[in-house]
Amino acid sequence: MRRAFLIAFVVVLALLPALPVPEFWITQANYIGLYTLVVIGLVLLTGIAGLTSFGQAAFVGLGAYTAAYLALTYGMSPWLTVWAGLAITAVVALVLGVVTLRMSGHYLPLATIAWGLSLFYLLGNIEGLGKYDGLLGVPALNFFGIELKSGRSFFYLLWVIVLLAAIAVTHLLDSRVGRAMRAVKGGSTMPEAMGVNTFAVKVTAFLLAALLASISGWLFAHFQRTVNPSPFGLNMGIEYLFMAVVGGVGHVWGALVGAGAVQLLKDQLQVLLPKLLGRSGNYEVIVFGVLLVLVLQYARDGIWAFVEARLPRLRRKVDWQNAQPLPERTRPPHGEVVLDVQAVRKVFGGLVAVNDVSFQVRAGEILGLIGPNGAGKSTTFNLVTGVLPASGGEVRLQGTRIDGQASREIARRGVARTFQHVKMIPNMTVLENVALGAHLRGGRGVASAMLRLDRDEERRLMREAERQLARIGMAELAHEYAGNLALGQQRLMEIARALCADPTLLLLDEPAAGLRHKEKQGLADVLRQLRSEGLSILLVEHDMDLVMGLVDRVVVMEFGTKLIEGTPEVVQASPEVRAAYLGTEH
Ligand SMILES: Nc1ncnc2c1ncn2[C@@H]1O[C@H](COP(=O)(O)OP(=O)(O)OP(=O)(O)O)[C@@H](O)[C@H]1O
Repeated sequence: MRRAFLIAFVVVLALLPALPVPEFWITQANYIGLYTLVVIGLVLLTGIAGLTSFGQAAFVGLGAYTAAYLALTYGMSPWLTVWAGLAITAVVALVLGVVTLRMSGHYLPLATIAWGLSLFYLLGNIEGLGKYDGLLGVPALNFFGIELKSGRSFFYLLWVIVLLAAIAVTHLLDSRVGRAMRAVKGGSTMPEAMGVNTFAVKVTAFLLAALLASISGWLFAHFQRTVNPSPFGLNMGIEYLFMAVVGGVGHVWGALVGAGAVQLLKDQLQVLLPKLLGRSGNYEVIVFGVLLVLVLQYARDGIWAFVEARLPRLRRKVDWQNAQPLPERTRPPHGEVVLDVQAVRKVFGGLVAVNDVSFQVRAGEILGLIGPNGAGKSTTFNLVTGVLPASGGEVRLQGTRIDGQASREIARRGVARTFQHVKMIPNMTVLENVALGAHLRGGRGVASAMLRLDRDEERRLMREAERQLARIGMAELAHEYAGNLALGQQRLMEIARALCADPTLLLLDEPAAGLRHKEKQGLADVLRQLRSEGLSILLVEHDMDLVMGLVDRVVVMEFGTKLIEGTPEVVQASPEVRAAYLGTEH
């Protein structure tokens, strides 16, 4: 049905200029195409990677002005100026991205407004670019001898580019890099723990969005045959974002719907409102403002989400049964020290959350880390995994110091983890969430994903994800959306995701919380099995029955310090532990 929709849409598009449709509608369709290209970039940037930009119009301007200036001044062919525009946009986007993408919260959108405005005024004040009058007389595109002078002839080139961009971005989203991009939206801790360089992923999304805008600008210059700063100002930047939100900022096809809906509405309002109000002016902007608030309040996922909910669900085709298994790490010999934590310390202001704690985890061993709430267990976890920098002490993994290293570097060395509060991508399937864990076991990038040259590797990643899901007894939930799972199942999914990294050391933060009795038993069996395969596990858990029946040794923490370390029997018999921990818990 989805395919039928797409084919029908392409057929209608292909026939439109040949039909006796008035020129006005062809022009409208062309504007919709030009806007869609920019909004597809915004879907990637804002909907997928969670980075809001009001400044996309500036990149359209860069593409348009480069094309116009080079054609008018040097008589350069448009087929060369498009590359020049892309190169200039790439340099500007990289500089802006590196400077602004480290900002979080509201600072990033504010920064995009700032450079959106700056570029607008810059374009409007450069003598050589015709100041606010712009550049006139841009030549029409010439495609293998055919002059694309009319709206109808321009239409085909434009829409082929739009469809190719939509397909390429759809492919990208269904890939290793695409999953990393989706993961970045929920904060950097989880993707970094999977080995994702979140900053590089954000810069990539930013760059791709800017390049799409630049192509739109190049087309725009040759369509309008004139450029001036006004279509590239902040107003238009906001309008692009509005189109993305109305269409459905998380969906590639939402870009098309949003651009179409807003352009058609704008056109109607521009006729209707001056008639109603009896005076001329850009009143549609006010209506857009009100609509934006309403959409954000009542239909945050936009029109496409509404359509999507009524379409049959797209189920991933299982094509990986015969894929080659991924290579595995060589495991350290049984009993070798894998993790060596020496006098590690963490101070938050005046609070010593972890006070010179030392312990070791050996290959093929499960070490339990227990203690009352606030004892410092999660902080210790975050020190080992590089989420927090230690205030003192040393952490070594197989002899190499890892304290002070980035989380993803520690992940690369073979440390995988789960989180006390589940961190996942709710609108992605369980299988795809789990495959994110194998990020470092693949290497295909943006270009191969867009061109679908990554399918071999993708099948191997999916096969591994399915294998790890089966291992924890969740194979039948592979195609369910992760957000639909019960909390206990989400925790198990996190374990499968961590296992997908083929770790040497697995850190589990309260994996049994929210699990039913039978699920806990299943979990214990899986952990025993992993131990027998030579994996080392550090387990923070409040369920004493589970801990005592499973682990080889226990470290008990209280008020940030290590109270005692020993076998479950020794720990259970300790009066100190009873007083400090078990006494308060039971
Ligand atoms: N980012 C932070 N800033 C300030 N204080 C913090 C921070 N993170 C943890 N703490 C404090 O450090 C202490 C240890 O917290 P931690 O979360 O490590 O304990 P825990 O043993 O994991 O507890 P729980 O079992 O409740 O998860 C607590 O007093 C907590 O309030």
